Amino acid sequence: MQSHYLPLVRSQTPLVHCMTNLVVTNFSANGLLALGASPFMSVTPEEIAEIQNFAQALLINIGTINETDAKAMLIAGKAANKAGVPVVLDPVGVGATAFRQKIIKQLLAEINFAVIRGNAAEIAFLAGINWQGKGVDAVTGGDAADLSRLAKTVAQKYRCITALSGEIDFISDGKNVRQIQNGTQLFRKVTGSGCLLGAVIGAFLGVAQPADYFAASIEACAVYAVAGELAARDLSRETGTFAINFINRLGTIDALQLADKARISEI
Ligand SMILES: Nc1ncnc2c1ncn2[C@@H]1O[C@H](COP(=O)(O)OP(=O)(O)OP(=O)(O)O)[C@@H](O)[C@H]1O
Ligand SMILES: Cc1ncsc1CCO
Ligand SMILES: [Mg+2]
Repeated sequence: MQSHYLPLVRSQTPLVHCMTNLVVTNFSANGLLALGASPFMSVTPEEIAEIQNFAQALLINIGTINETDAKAMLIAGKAANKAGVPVVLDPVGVGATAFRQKIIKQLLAEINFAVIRGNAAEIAFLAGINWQGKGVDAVTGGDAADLSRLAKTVAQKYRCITALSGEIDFISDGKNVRQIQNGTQLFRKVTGSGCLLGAVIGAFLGVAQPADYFAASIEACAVYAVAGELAARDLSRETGTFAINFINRLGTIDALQLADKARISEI
């Protein structure tokens, strides 16, 4: 594929305001910095509305959610909508507990999300389908047609782009679906692989026009999965090395590598 948004991320350094979970905050900030974006990690109620005046994107991730953070996320999301800042939702483990379900329902009712990114279990839950999920990790299963339909259903239901990640990523705008057949199994052994992807999608939206959010999301997922594939070369079970290699690859991946490696098709 052609890189269109990756060079813009590197030249414009979009500020991505991440309201994310305690597990992945540092990894996400380092991943954004490596890519060329600018992270701002804050859940502080006193400042989260103000940040929308200068942020290029907002990420809302419910991985370690509590009542206080949920209130702050509602305020930030509404302020972002008002300011025209694109908002990405990562509904981490939404099917796992009643509390998460309550929070997600409120967030989806009061905020317009540009992109919802989740694994198959999370997107299936939002589609209203009972899928195998356990805690915050997806359990694999389902054929490509099923997963593609899930992504499309959620995109239609919430009038947004959906990015369903896994062995194959499915990105939908509610009409079209693209599948990306890149990545590595090692991603599953690094916590926050999905969470950082949500932040990276935010960086790509931050340099795109709203009409191009589908294209920007596809490129974000492709850059991410190809960087992972390159990072995994010559590794089998060295998951710590992979995490470091991956951060390095986010910084060095270029247009040629993307054109050479990305396997993107319509489904
Ligand atoms: N089996 C696999 N083979 C290739 N790539 C994979 C595989 N599983 C996940 N990925 C890639 O890993 C990245 C993260 O997606 P994943 O679905 O693992 O997120 P997640 O389950 O939300 O992770 P987390 O909750 O730990 O942050 C995506 O780029 C995806 O393409
Ligand atoms: C492991 C874990 N637990 C809550 S959030 C999180 C990070 C991956 O989503
Ligand atoms: Mg996740």
